[in-house]
Amino acid sequence: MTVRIHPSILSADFVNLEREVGRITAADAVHVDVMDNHFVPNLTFGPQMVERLQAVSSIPLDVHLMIADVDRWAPGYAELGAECVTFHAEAAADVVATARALRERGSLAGLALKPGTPVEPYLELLPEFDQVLVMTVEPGFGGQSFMAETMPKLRSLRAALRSDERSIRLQVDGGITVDTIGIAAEAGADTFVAGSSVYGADDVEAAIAGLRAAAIAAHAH
Ligand SMILES: O=C(CO)[C@H](O)[C@H](O)COP(=O)(O)O
Ligand SMILES: [Fe+2]
Repeated sequence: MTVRIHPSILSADFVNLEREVGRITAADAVHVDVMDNHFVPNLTFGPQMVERLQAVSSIPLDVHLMIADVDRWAPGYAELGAECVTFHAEAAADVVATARALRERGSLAGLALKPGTPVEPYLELLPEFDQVLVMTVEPGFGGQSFMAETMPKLRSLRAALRSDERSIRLQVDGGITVDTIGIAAEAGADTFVAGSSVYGADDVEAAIAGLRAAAIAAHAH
């Protein structure tokens, strides 16, 4: 299983985002948290910022939409050139139609689940998605503690993937550190978002390397 590390710029310096994205060249993608102060009680930025990040980033964009009425707004983020656009099941009226709209516009389609949202209704829809994001904190803020009680959802997802679906990324987001990443990796995650544990480190590239090594060790276990 290939390990992917996606640092979250939610924990970066918001007035120097071009420079901050340039610091994570060892990462596989940059995780971009879009919040609307409605679906979550916090506000970040919208499509204009994502368009500029796409223009200045040398690594792909992994956009995490924490916004309401996402059926309407998600396709526009795919048109900006993001590699993957992930939207919340709780915010979507029709998850399949929205996933198809993303793929039609050339991006990967991701489905996110809050900690309290069960995975079972979505297991039969996996072929519609390229990534499933199991939130390991309540969405809205960086720097929260990892919720290990979400791990059974990862195990269910990993067990449900058929051989032709193994390329679907199983992503975790929230509280990922060198101490918790192995728990998520052992449960089946292969794509790891890390905000404060990367941007809070003195040596950002060393933090990415440390996370990657810990996840690879857990997969080998
Ligand atoms: O989606 C998010 C919050 O809703 C962020 O991606 C996540 O919280 C990253 O921050 P940290 O690694 O510090 O928990
Ligand atoms: Fe996120």
